Amino acid sequence: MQKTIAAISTAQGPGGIAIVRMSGDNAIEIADKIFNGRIKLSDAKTHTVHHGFICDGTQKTDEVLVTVMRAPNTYTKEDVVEINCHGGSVSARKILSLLIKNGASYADRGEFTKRAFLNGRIDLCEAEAVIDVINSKTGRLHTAAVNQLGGSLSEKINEIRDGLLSLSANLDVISDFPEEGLEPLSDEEYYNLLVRLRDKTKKLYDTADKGRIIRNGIKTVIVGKPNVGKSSLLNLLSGSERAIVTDVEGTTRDIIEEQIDLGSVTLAVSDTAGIRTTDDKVEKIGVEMSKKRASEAELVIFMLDAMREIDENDTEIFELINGKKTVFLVNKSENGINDSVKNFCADKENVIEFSVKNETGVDALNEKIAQMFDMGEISDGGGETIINERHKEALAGALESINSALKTLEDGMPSDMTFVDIENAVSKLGAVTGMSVGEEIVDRIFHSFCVGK
Ligand SMILES: Nc1nc2c(c(=O)[nH]1)N(C=O)[C@@H](CNc1ccc(C(=O)N[C@@H](CCC(=O)O)C(=O)O)cc1)CN2
Ligand SMILES: Nc1nc2c(ncn2[C@@H]2O[C@H](COP(=O)(O)OP(=O)(O)OP(=O)(O)O)[C@@H](O)[C@H]2O)c(=O)[nH]1
Repeated sequence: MQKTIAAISTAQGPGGIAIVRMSGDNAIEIADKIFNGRIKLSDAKTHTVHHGFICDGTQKTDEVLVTVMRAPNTYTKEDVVEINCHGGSVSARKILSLLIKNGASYADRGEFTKRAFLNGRIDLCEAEAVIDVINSKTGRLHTAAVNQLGGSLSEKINEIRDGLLSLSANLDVISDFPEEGLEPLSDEEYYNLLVRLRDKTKKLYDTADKGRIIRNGIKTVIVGKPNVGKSSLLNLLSGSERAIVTDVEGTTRDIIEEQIDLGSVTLAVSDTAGIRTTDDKVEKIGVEMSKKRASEAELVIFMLDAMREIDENDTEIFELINGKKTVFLVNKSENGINDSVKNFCADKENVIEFSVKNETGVDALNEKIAQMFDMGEISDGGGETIINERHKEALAGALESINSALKTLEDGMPSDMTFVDIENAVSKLGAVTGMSVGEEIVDRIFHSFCVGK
Protein backbone atom coordinates (compact mmCIF):
# COMPACT_ATOMS: atom_id res chain seq x y z
CA MET A 1 0.00 0.00 0.00
CA GLN A 2 1.28 3.47 -0.92
CA LYS A 3 1.76 5.79 2.01
CA THR A 4 -0.63 8.73 2.22
CA ILE A 5 1.12 12.01 1.53
CA ALA A 6 0.26 15.53 2.66
CA ALA A 7 1.56 19.01 1.91
CA ILE A 8 0.57 22.65 1.82
CA SER A 9 -0.18 23.29 -1.87
CA THR A 10 -0.54 27.06 -1.79
CA ALA A 11 2.27 29.58 -1.50
CA GLN A 12 3.38 30.46 2.01
CA GLY A 13 2.73 33.97 3.18
CA PRO A 14 -0.24 36.24 3.56
CA GLY A 15 -3.33 35.31 1.59
CA GLY A 16 -7.03 34.70 1.96
CA ILE A 17 -7.14 30.93 1.76
CA ALA A 18 -4.59 28.14 1.92
CA ILE A 19 -4.96 24.54 0.76
CA VAL A 20 -3.56 21.50 2.52
CA ARG A 21 -3.69 18.54 0.17
CA MET A 22 -3.56 14.85 0.95
CA SER A 23 -3.42 11.84 -1.38
CA GLY A 24 -3.44 8.08 -0.76
CA ASP A 25 -5.53 5.18 0.49
CA ASN A 26 -5.90 6.58 4.01
CA ALA A 27 -6.51 10.20 3.09
CA ILE A 28 -10.21 10.22 3.94
CA GLU A 29 -9.75 8.20 7.13
CA ILE A 30 -6.96 10.48 8.36
CA ALA A 31 -8.96 13.62 7.57
CA ASP A 32 -11.94 12.23 9.50
CA LYS A 33 -9.82 11.95 12.63
CA ILE A 34 -9.43 15.71 12.83
CA PHE A 35 -12.56 16.94 11.05
CA ASN A 36 -15.71 17.97 12.85
CA GLY A 37 -18.66 18.64 10.58
CA ARG A 38 -22.19 17.59 9.84
CA ILE A 39 -21.21 14.27 8.31
CA LYS A 40 -18.25 11.96 8.46
CA LEU A 41 -16.03 12.39 5.42
CA SER A 42 -15.94 8.62 4.95
CA ASP A 43 -19.68 8.83 4.22
CA ALA A 44 -19.18 11.67 1.74
CA LYS A 45 -19.79 11.21 -1.95
CA THR A 46 -16.87 11.85 -4.27
CA HIS A 47 -16.19 15.43 -5.35
CA THR A 48 -18.19 17.02 -2.56
CA VAL A 49 -17.30 19.92 -0.29
CA HIS A 50 -17.96 19.96 3.46
CA HIS A 51 -17.94 22.74 5.99
CA GLY A 52 -16.64 22.15 9.50
CA PHE A 53 -13.77 22.56 11.93
CA ILE A 54 -10.36 20.98 12.13
CA CYS A 55 -9.79 20.10 15.76
CA ASP A 56 -6.78 19.10 17.77
CA GLY A 57 -8.53 17.16 20.51
CA THR A 58 -11.04 19.63 21.94
CA GLN A 59 -9.18 22.67 20.61
CA LYS A 60 -10.43 24.11 17.32
CA THR A 61 -7.56 24.65 14.89
CA ASP A 62 -9.47 26.39 12.10
CA GLU A 63 -12.79 26.65 10.34
CA VAL A 64 -12.47 24.97 6.96
CA LEU A 65 -14.01 23.64 3.78
CA VAL A 66 -12.95 20.11 2.94
CA THR A 67 -13.15 18.57 -0.52
CA VAL A 68 -13.37 14.80 -0.77
CA MET A 69 -12.37 13.21 -4.08
CA ARG A 70 -12.33 9.47 -4.43
CA ALA A 71 -10.07 7.43 -6.69
CA PRO A 72 -9.67 7.04 -9.58
CA ASN A 73 -10.94 10.32 -11.04
CA THR A 74 -8.60 12.61 -9.13
CA TYR A 75 -5.36 14.50 -9.72
CA THR A 76 -3.26 11.53 -8.53
CA LYS A 77 -5.80 8.77 -9.33
CA GLU A 78 -5.75 8.10 -5.57
CA ASP A 79 -8.19 9.29 -2.90
CA VAL A 80 -7.58 13.01 -2.46
CA VAL A 81 -8.69 15.29 0.37
CA GLU A 82 -8.16 19.03 0.18
CA ILE A 83 -8.57 21.15 3.25
CA ASN A 84 -9.24 24.81 2.48
CA CYS A 85 -8.28 26.73 5.58
CA HIS A 86 -7.56 30.36 6.32
CA GLY A 87 -4.48 31.88 4.80
CA GLY A 88 -1.57 33.30 6.71
CA SER A 89 1.31 31.28 7.91
CA VAL A 90 -0.14 29.35 10.86
CA SER A 91 -3.43 27.59 9.96
CA ALA A 92 -2.08 25.45 7.16
CA ARG A 93 1.05 24.51 9.08
CA LYS A 94 -0.96 23.46 12.14
CA ILE A 95 -3.30 21.37 9.98
CA LEU A 96 -0.39 19.75 8.16
CA SER A 97 1.24 18.68 11.41
CA LEU A 98 -2.08 17.28 12.63
CA LEU A 99 -2.32 15.20 9.46
CA ILE A 100 1.22 13.93 9.97
CA LYS A 101 0.45 13.11 13.61
CA ASN A 102 -2.54 11.09 12.41
CA GLY A 103 -0.66 8.95 9.93
CA ALA A 104 0.14 10.97 6.80
CA SER A 105 3.70 11.48 5.55
CA TYR A 106 5.22 14.69 4.24
CA ALA A 107 5.01 14.77 0.45
CA ASP A 108 8.25 15.02 -1.46
CA ARG A 109 8.74 17.73 -4.11
CA GLY A 110 6.41 17.11 -7.02
CA GLU A 111 5.12 13.91 -5.44
CA PHE A 112 1.43 14.52 -6.20
CA THR A 113 2.22 15.03 -9.87
CA LYS A 114 4.70 12.14 -9.80
CA ARG A 115 1.89 9.90 -8.60
CA ALA A 116 -0.34 11.20 -11.38
CA PHE A 117 2.47 10.10 -13.73
CA LEU A 118 3.18 6.75 -12.09
CA ASN A 119 -0.54 5.96 -11.91
CA GLY A 120 -0.87 6.68 -15.61
CA ARG A 121 -3.07 9.78 -15.57
CA ILE A 122 -0.49 11.93 -17.34
CA ASP A 123 2.74 11.22 -19.17
CA LEU A 124 6.13 12.77 -18.55
CA CYS A 125 5.86 15.70 -20.93
CA GLU A 126 2.45 16.61 -19.49
CA ALA A 127 4.05 16.59 -16.04
CA GLU A 128 6.82 18.83 -17.33
CA ALA A 129 4.14 21.13 -18.72
CA VAL A 130 2.68 21.44 -15.22
CA ILE A 131 5.96 22.77 -13.91
CA ASP A 132 6.31 25.13 -16.86
CA VAL A 133 2.82 26.51 -16.21
CA ILE A 134 3.80 27.24 -12.63
CA ASN A 135 7.22 28.67 -13.39
CA SER A 136 6.46 30.64 -16.52
CA LYS A 137 7.00 34.34 -16.14
CA THR A 138 5.55 35.45 -19.46
CA GLY A 139 2.08 34.98 -20.89
CA ARG A 140 3.61 33.50 -23.99
CA LEU A 141 5.48 30.66 -22.28
CA HIS A 142 2.45 30.04 -20.11
CA THR A 143 0.22 29.60 -23.16
CA ALA A 144 2.64 27.16 -24.77
CA ALA A 145 2.84 25.16 -21.54
CA VAL A 146 -0.92 25.09 -20.97
CA ASN A 147 -1.35 23.79 -24.51
CA GLN A 148 0.96 20.93 -23.57
CA LEU A 149 -1.07 20.06 -20.45
CA GLY A 150 -3.82 18.45 -22.45
CA GLY A 151 -1.49 15.93 -24.01
CA SER A 152 -1.45 17.30 -27.55
CA LEU A 153 2.34 17.06 -27.80
CA SER A 154 2.14 13.52 -26.45
CA GLU A 155 -0.38 12.71 -29.16
CA LYS A 156 1.96 13.92 -31.90
CA ILE A 157 4.91 12.04 -30.45
CA ASN A 158 2.90 8.85 -30.06
CA GLU A 159 1.61 9.09 -33.59
CA ILE A 160 5.16 9.12 -34.96
CA ARG A 161 6.27 6.44 -32.56
CA ASP A 162 3.36 4.19 -33.53
CA GLY A 163 4.26 4.66 -37.18
CA LEU A 164 7.82 3.55 -36.49
CA LEU A 165 6.58 0.59 -34.45
CA SER A 166 4.43 -0.59 -37.32
CA LEU A 167 7.46 -0.38 -39.60
CA SER A 168 9.46 -2.55 -37.26
CA ALA A 169 6.50 -4.93 -37.03
CA ASN A 170 6.71 -5.13 -40.79
CA LEU A 171 10.34 -6.18 -40.48
CA ASP A 172 9.24 -8.96 -38.12
CA VAL A 173 6.80 -10.15 -40.75
CA ILE A 174 9.61 -10.34 -43.28
CA SER A 175 12.10 -12.12 -41.07
CA ASP A 176 10.04 -14.27 -38.72
CA PHE A 177 6.92 -15.31 -40.54
CA PRO A 178 7.78 -15.27 -44.20
CA GLU A 179 5.56 -18.26 -44.92
CA GLU A 180 2.35 -17.06 -43.33
CA GLY A 181 1.26 -15.12 -46.34
CA LEU A 182 1.21 -11.78 -44.51
CA GLU A 183 1.80 -9.07 -47.06
CA PRO A 184 4.94 -7.13 -46.09
CA LEU A 185 5.46 -3.61 -47.39
CA SER A 186 7.40 -3.22 -50.58
CA ASP A 187 10.80 -1.54 -50.23
CA GLU A 188 9.34 1.54 -51.83
CA GLU A 189 6.34 1.67 -49.50
CA TYR A 190 8.62 1.16 -46.52
CA TYR A 191 10.91 3.97 -47.65
CA ASN A 192 8.04 6.37 -48.33
CA LEU A 193 6.44 5.73 -44.96
CA LEU A 194 9.75 6.38 -43.27
CA VAL A 195 10.19 9.64 -45.18
CA ARG A 196 6.79 10.77 -44.00
CA LEU A 197 7.66 9.96 -40.38
CA ARG A 198 10.96 11.78 -40.76
CA ASP A 199 9.17 14.87 -42.05
CA LYS A 200 6.75 14.84 -39.12
CA THR A 201 9.63 14.52 -36.66
CA LYS A 202 11.56 17.27 -38.39
CA LYS A 203 8.57 19.59 -38.36
CA LEU A 204 8.17 19.14 -34.63
CA TYR A 205 11.90 19.48 -34.03
CA ASP A 206 12.00 22.71 -36.02
CA THR A 207 9.58 24.38 -33.59
CA ALA A 208 12.23 24.15 -30.88
CA ASP A 209 13.92 27.32 -32.08
CA LYS A 210 10.73 29.25 -31.54
CA GLY A 211 10.32 27.44 -28.26
CA ARG A 212 13.72 28.62 -27.08
CA ILE A 213 12.84 32.17 -27.99
CA ILE A 214 9.59 31.88 -26.07
CA ARG A 215 11.38 30.46 -23.04
CA ASN A 216 14.61 32.48 -22.99
CA GLY A 217 13.82 35.48 -25.11
CA ILE A 218 15.48 36.79 -28.27
CA LYS A 219 19.17 37.48 -27.70
CA THR A 220 19.26 41.23 -28.08
CA VAL A 221 21.80 44.01 -27.89
CA ILE A 222 21.00 47.68 -27.74
CA VAL A 223 23.56 49.86 -29.48
CA GLY A 224 23.79 53.55 -30.24
CA LYS A 225 26.04 56.50 -29.82
CA PRO A 226 26.49 58.14 -26.43
CA ASN A 227 23.51 59.94 -25.00
CA VAL A 228 21.04 58.54 -27.51
CA GLY A 229 18.97 57.08 -24.67
CA LYS A 230 20.04 53.45 -24.31
CA SER A 231 19.84 53.39 -20.54
CA SER A 232 16.58 55.29 -20.59
CA LEU A 233 15.13 52.74 -23.02
CA LEU A 234 16.15 49.85 -20.83
CA ASN A 235 14.68 51.49 -17.78
CA LEU A 236 11.47 52.16 -19.61
CA LEU A 237 11.15 48.63 -20.95
CA SER A 238 12.11 46.84 -17.78
CA GLY A 239 10.19 49.21 -15.57
CA SER A 240 6.98 49.31 -17.55
CA GLU A 241 4.13 47.54 -15.90
CA ARG A 242 3.85 44.55 -18.18
CA ALA A 243 7.57 44.06 -18.47
CA ILE A 244 9.17 41.45 -16.32
CA VAL A 245 12.78 41.61 -15.35
CA THR A 246 14.59 38.55 -14.25
CA ASP A 247 18.16 37.41 -14.25
CA VAL A 248 18.51 34.15 -16.09
CA GLU A 249 21.67 32.17 -16.39
CA GLY A 250 22.73 31.92 -20.00
CA THR A 251 22.44 28.31 -21.09
CA THR A 252 25.89 28.11 -22.58
CA ARG A 253 27.87 30.41 -20.36
CA ASP A 254 27.13 32.50 -17.36
CA ILE A 255 25.98 35.60 -19.18
CA ILE A 256 23.55 37.55 -17.12
CA GLU A 257 20.60 38.44 -19.22
CA GLU A 258 17.82 40.81 -18.46
CA GLN A 259 14.53 39.45 -19.68
CA ILE A 260 12.10 42.01 -20.96
CA ASP A 261 8.58 40.93 -21.80
CA LEU A 262 7.16 43.16 -24.50
CA GLY A 263 3.90 41.22 -24.74
CA SER A 264 4.23 39.16 -27.90
CA VAL A 265 7.96 38.71 -27.58
CA THR A 266 10.49 38.45 -24.80
CA LEU A 267 13.91 40.01 -25.21
CA ALA A 268 16.97 38.65 -23.49
CA VAL A 269 19.13 41.75 -23.34
CA SER A 270 22.56 40.48 -22.54
CA ASP A 271 24.94 42.10 -20.15
CA THR A 272 23.09 45.36 -19.93
CA ALA A 273 25.46 46.67 -17.32
CA GLY A 274 28.16 46.31 -19.95
CA ILE A 275 26.17 48.26 -22.47
CA ARG A 276 25.67 51.01 -19.99
CA THR A 277 29.30 51.40 -19.12
CA THR A 278 31.41 50.38 -22.10
CA ASP A 279 29.44 52.27 -24.69
CA ASP A 280 29.72 55.64 -23.03
CA LYS A 281 32.77 56.40 -25.15
CA VAL A 282 32.35 56.01 -28.85
CA GLU A 283 35.85 54.57 -29.18
CA LYS A 284 34.77 51.70 -27.05
CA ILE A 285 31.91 50.71 -29.27
CA GLY A 286 34.30 48.88 -31.50
CA VAL A 287 36.02 47.01 -28.71
CA GLU A 288 36.00 43.25 -28.68
CA MET A 289 33.35 42.89 -26.03
CA SER A 290 30.73 44.85 -27.87
CA LYS A 291 31.66 43.19 -31.12
CA LYS A 292 31.30 39.79 -29.60
CA ARG A 293 27.99 40.63 -27.99
CA ALA A 294 26.72 42.07 -31.20
CA SER A 295 27.90 39.11 -33.23
CA GLU A 296 26.13 36.65 -30.94
CA ALA A 297 22.93 38.62 -30.87
CA GLU A 298 19.88 37.55 -32.83
CA LEU A 299 18.52 41.07 -32.76
CA VAL A 300 20.13 44.47 -32.67
CA ILE A 301 18.22 47.50 -31.49
CA PHE A 302 20.10 50.38 -33.06
CA MET A 303 19.12 53.64 -31.41
CA LEU A 304 19.32 56.87 -33.38
CA ASP A 305 18.85 60.37 -32.05
CA ALA A 306 16.06 62.23 -33.84
CA MET A 307 17.39 65.57 -32.62
CA ARG A 308 21.00 65.17 -33.81
CA GLU A 309 22.63 64.78 -37.22
CA ILE A 310 23.81 61.36 -38.31
CA ASP A 311 27.54 61.37 -37.64
CA GLU A 312 30.44 58.97 -37.97
CA ASN A 313 29.52 57.35 -34.65
CA ASP A 314 26.28 56.22 -36.19
CA THR A 315 27.86 55.02 -39.42
CA GLU A 316 30.58 53.18 -37.51
CA ILE A 317 28.00 51.32 -35.47
CA PHE A 318 25.99 50.63 -38.58
CA GLU A 319 29.00 48.97 -40.20
CA LEU A 320 29.59 46.90 -37.10
CA ILE A 321 26.09 45.46 -37.05
CA ASN A 322 25.49 45.30 -40.76
CA GLY A 323 23.84 42.05 -41.77
CA LYS A 324 22.19 41.50 -38.40
CA LYS A 325 18.46 41.59 -37.91
CA THR A 326 18.12 45.20 -36.82
CA VAL A 327 15.43 47.51 -35.57
CA PHE A 328 16.26 51.17 -36.12
CA LEU A 329 14.79 52.91 -33.16
CA VAL A 330 14.60 56.65 -33.72
CA ASN A 331 14.50 57.99 -30.20
CA LYS A 332 13.65 61.50 -29.01
CA SER A 333 11.21 61.82 -31.90
CA GLU A 334 8.59 63.68 -29.87
CA ASN A 335 9.49 66.97 -31.52
CA GLY A 336 10.01 65.67 -35.03
CA ILE A 337 12.89 64.00 -36.80
CA ASN A 338 16.05 65.60 -38.13
CA ASP A 339 16.39 65.45 -41.95
CA SER A 340 19.70 63.65 -41.83
CA VAL A 341 18.15 60.90 -39.67
CA LYS A 342 15.19 60.76 -42.04
CA ASN A 343 17.55 60.30 -44.97
CA PHE A 344 19.53 57.63 -43.18
CA CYS A 345 16.35 55.70 -42.45
CA ALA A 346 14.78 56.16 -45.87
CA ASP A 347 16.12 52.92 -47.35
CA LYS A 348 15.93 50.90 -44.11
CA GLU A 349 13.34 48.39 -43.06
CA ASN A 350 12.14 48.16 -39.47
CA VAL A 351 12.32 51.80 -38.51
CA ILE A 352 10.40 52.73 -35.37
CA GLU A 353 9.72 56.26 -34.25
CA PHE A 354 10.17 56.27 -30.54
CA SER A 355 10.23 58.53 -27.55
CA VAL A 356 11.39 57.25 -24.22
CA LYS A 357 10.38 60.58 -22.76
CA ASN A 358 6.75 60.28 -23.90
CA GLU A 359 6.79 56.49 -23.67
CA THR A 360 5.60 56.12 -27.25
CA GLY A 361 6.62 53.38 -29.65
CA VAL A 362 6.73 50.42 -27.27
CA ASP A 363 3.75 48.67 -28.90
CA ALA A 364 5.16 49.30 -32.35
CA LEU A 365 8.49 47.85 -31.22
CA ASN A 366 6.75 44.76 -29.86
CA GLU A 367 4.77 44.24 -33.04
CA LYS A 368 7.74 44.83 -35.30
CA ILE A 369 9.95 42.32 -33.51
CA ALA A 370 7.11 39.77 -33.36
CA GLN A 371 6.77 40.13 -37.10
CA MET A 372 10.52 39.86 -37.72
CA PHE A 373 10.70 36.63 -35.74
CA ASP A 374 7.44 35.20 -36.97
CA MET A 375 6.03 35.16 -33.46
CA GLY A 376 2.41 35.74 -34.35
CA GLU A 377 -0.44 34.11 -32.52
CA ILE A 378 0.80 30.98 -30.79
CA SER A 379 -2.56 29.28 -31.07
CA ASP A 380 -2.67 29.39 -34.85
CA GLY A 381 -3.45 25.97 -36.20
CA GLY A 382 -3.05 24.41 -32.76
CA GLY A 383 0.61 23.90 -33.60
CA GLU A 384 2.76 22.37 -30.93
CA THR A 385 5.88 24.22 -29.88
CA ILE A 386 8.79 22.37 -28.30
CA ILE A 387 9.64 24.50 -25.29
CA ASN A 388 11.66 21.93 -23.39
CA GLU A 389 15.35 21.26 -24.01
CA ARG A 390 14.98 17.60 -23.02
CA HIS A 391 12.27 17.10 -25.63
CA LYS A 392 14.37 18.86 -28.22
CA GLU A 393 17.34 16.60 -27.59
CA ALA A 394 15.19 13.48 -27.73
CA LEU A 395 13.69 14.61 -31.03
CA ALA A 396 17.14 15.37 -32.40
CA GLY A 397 18.19 11.82 -31.53
CA ALA A 398 15.08 10.36 -33.14
CA LEU A 399 15.66 12.42 -36.26
CA GLU A 400 19.25 11.29 -36.52
CA SER A 401 18.27 7.63 -36.29
CA ILE A 402 15.49 7.97 -38.85
CA ASN A 403 17.85 9.76 -41.23
CA SER A 404 20.41 7.04 -40.75
CA ALA A 405 17.75 4.42 -41.58
CA LEU A 406 16.83 6.35 -44.71
CA LYS A 407 20.48 6.50 -45.72
CA THR A 408 20.72 2.73 -45.35
CA LEU A 409 17.80 2.31 -47.74
CA GLU A 410 19.16 4.90 -50.15
CA ASP A 411 22.42 2.96 -50.23
CA GLY A 412 20.44 0.01 -51.54
CA MET A 413 20.56 -2.09 -48.37
CA PRO A 414 17.58 -4.28 -47.45
CA SER A 415 15.02 -2.77 -45.08
CA ASP A 416 15.77 -5.12 -42.21
CA MET A 417 19.17 -3.40 -41.95
CA THR A 418 17.29 -0.39 -40.57
CA PHE A 419 16.04 -2.32 -37.56
CA VAL A 420 18.46 -0.87 -34.99
CA ASP A 421 17.93 2.69 -36.16
CA ILE A 422 14.15 2.31 -36.00
CA GLU A 423 14.38 0.87 -32.50
CA ASN A 424 16.56 3.80 -31.46
CA ALA A 425 14.15 6.34 -32.83
CA VAL A 426 11.25 4.60 -31.05
CA SER A 427 13.15 4.76 -27.80
CA LYS A 428 14.07 8.44 -28.20
CA LEU A 429 10.46 9.38 -28.84
CA GLY A 430 9.40 7.28 -25.88
CA ALA A 431 11.77 9.31 -23.74
CA VAL A 432 9.70 12.41 -24.35
CA THR A 433 6.52 10.89 -22.98
CA GLY A 434 8.37 8.89 -20.33
CA MET A 435 7.81 5.45 -21.80
CA SER A 436 11.52 4.88 -22.11
CA VAL A 437 13.40 6.93 -19.54
CA GLY A 438 15.31 5.83 -16.50
CA GLU A 439 14.14 6.39 -12.95
CA GLU A 440 16.97 8.84 -12.43
CA ILE A 441 15.65 11.24 -15.06
CA VAL A 442 12.10 10.91 -13.76
CA ASP A 443 13.31 11.70 -10.25
CA ARG A 444 15.28 14.67 -11.47
CA ILE A 445 12.26 16.10 -13.25
CA PHE A 446 9.93 15.82 -10.28
CA HIS A 447 12.53 17.15 -7.88
CA SER A 448 12.49 20.41 -9.78
CA PHE A 449 8.86 20.87 -8.66
CA CYS A 450 7.87 22.57 -5.47
CA VAL A 451 6.44 20.75 -2.48
CA GLY A 452 2.67 20.46 -2.67
CA LYS A 453 2.51 20.11 -6.46
N1 LIG B 1 -8.11 22.74 -5.54
C1 LIG B 1 -7.33 22.40 -6.56
N2 LIG B 1 -7.19 23.23 -7.59
C2 LIG B 1 -6.38 22.89 -8.64
C3 LIG B 1 -5.70 21.67 -8.66
C4 LIG B 1 -5.89 20.79 -7.55
O1 LIG B 1 -5.31 19.70 -7.48
N3 LIG B 1 -6.71 21.21 -6.54
N4 LIG B 1 -4.88 21.36 -9.74
C5 LIG B 1 -3.83 20.51 -9.62
O2 LIG B 1 -2.75 20.73 -10.03
C6 LIG B 1 -5.02 22.08 -11.00
C7 LIG B 1 -6.11 21.46 -11.83
N5 LIG B 1 -5.66 20.24 -12.40
C8 LIG B 1 -6.31 19.05 -12.25
C9 LIG B 1 -6.10 18.07 -13.19
C10 LIG B 1 -6.78 16.89 -13.11
C11 LIG B 1 -7.66 16.67 -12.07
C12 LIG B 1 -8.48 15.43 -12.00
O3 LIG B 1 -9.10 15.16 -10.99
N6 LIG B 1 -8.56 14.64 -13.06
C13 LIG B 1 -9.37 13.44 -13.10
C14 LIG B 1 -10.81 13.78 -13.26
C15 LIG B 1 -11.13 14.45 -14.57
C16 LIG B 1 -12.61 14.80 -14.72
O4 LIG B 1 -13.47 14.14 -14.14
O5 LIG B 1 -12.86 15.77 -15.47
C17 LIG B 1 -8.86 12.51 -14.19
O6 LIG B 1 -8.17 12.98 -15.08
O7 LIG B 1 -9.19 11.35 -14.11
C18 LIG B 1 -7.84 17.63 -11.09
C19 LIG B 1 -7.16 18.83 -11.19
C20 LIG B 1 -5.28 23.53 -10.73
N7 LIG B 1 -6.26 23.75 -9.68
N1 LIG C 1 13.91 64.59 -25.35
C1 LIG C 1 14.21 63.33 -25.07
N2 LIG C 1 15.26 63.03 -24.29
C2 LIG C 1 15.53 61.75 -24.03
C3 LIG C 1 14.72 60.71 -24.55
N3 LIG C 1 15.25 59.53 -24.14
C4 LIG C 1 16.32 59.82 -23.39
N4 LIG C 1 16.50 61.16 -23.31
C5 LIG C 1 17.55 61.88 -22.60
O1 LIG C 1 18.79 61.64 -23.24
C6 LIG C 1 19.85 61.68 -22.29
C7 LIG C 1 20.73 60.45 -22.45
O2 LIG C 1 20.01 59.30 -22.07
P1 LIG C 1 20.74 57.97 -21.63
O3 LIG C 1 19.68 56.96 -21.43
O4 LIG C 1 21.66 58.20 -20.50
O5 LIG C 1 21.58 57.67 -22.93
P2 LIG C 1 22.64 56.53 -23.19
O6 LIG C 1 22.56 56.21 -24.61
O7 LIG C 1 22.46 55.43 -22.24
O8 LIG C 1 23.94 57.31 -22.91
P3 LIG C 1 25.42 56.73 -22.66
O9 LIG C 1 25.36 55.95 -21.39
O10 LIG C 1 26.23 57.95 -22.57
O11 LIG C 1 25.78 55.88 -23.82
C8 LIG C 1 19.19 61.79 -20.94
O12 LIG C 1 19.24 63.11 -20.51
C9 LIG C 1 17.76 61.39 -21.20
O13 LIG C 1 16.86 61.98 -20.31
C10 LIG C 1 13.59 61.06 -25.36
O14 LIG C 1 12.82 60.22 -25.84
N5 LIG C 1 13.40 62.38 -25.60
